[in-house]
Amino acid sequence: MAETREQRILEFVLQNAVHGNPQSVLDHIDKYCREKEWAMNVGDEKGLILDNVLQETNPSTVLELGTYCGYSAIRIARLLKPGSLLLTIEMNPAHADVARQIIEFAGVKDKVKILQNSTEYIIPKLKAEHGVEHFDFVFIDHFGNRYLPDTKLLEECCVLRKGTVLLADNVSFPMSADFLEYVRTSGHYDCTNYPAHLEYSDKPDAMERAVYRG
Ligand SMILES: O=C(CSCCNC(=O)c1cc(-c2ccc(F)cc2)cc(O)c1O)c1ccc(O)c(O)c1
Ligand SMILES: [Mg+2]
Repeated sequence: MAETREQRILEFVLQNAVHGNPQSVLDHIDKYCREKEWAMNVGDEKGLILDNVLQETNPSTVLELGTYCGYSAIRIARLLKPGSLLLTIEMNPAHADVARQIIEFAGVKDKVKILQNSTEYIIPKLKAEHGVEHFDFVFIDHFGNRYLPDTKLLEECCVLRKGTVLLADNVSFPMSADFLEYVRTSGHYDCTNYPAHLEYSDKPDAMERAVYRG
């Protein structure tokens, strides 16, 4: 039996999902995490909210904060038009390694670049070292206490433009309360809340869309 939960998810995908089929990979991760071991993927219910907000935005450049096993990276990449790019930041090297393998198995690795370090280290380097001008879409799904400082860092590093869509997971948790307060009251964002449930459970959760006004 593989040592970590993330390695067991990878093993289940490699042994059961259809190679090169992103939806099959997503379905098998959801099946494993619903039936065998819970894990902090955005999941199928909130994943549909992510799909809808992403398709309304139709982005070419996407940033994700918090890769974990690559579930939302695959969810995003499968909907991106040709020539688009998703940069996803993951602090945990073991998670990044599992994500790299699952993303490759799903057949979307050409649209995804995993940056393995902390967000506070990478965000200031996005323009100079990763050729970023601006992001059209940012999916925020890392530690809740980093949501607000990293949103302000994205503003300070000028990688947001008028109309950039931020979508944050898990905004029902107290850890992201300062982020919600800021995007809803600073005057720099137009916000929409999407009530949902914590992945693979009936506990309440929510996502927040915050469109940058510049
Ligand atoms: O990737 C990370 C951190 S790991 C993923 C964070 N996500 C969570 O913690 C998370 C947690 C839960 C959850 C856990 C236990 C419960 F009882 C209930 C809920 C649910 C979620 O949907 C989550 O997304 C990262 C990357 C770069 C950085 O710079 C950095 O600071 C961090
Ligand atoms: Mg989450």
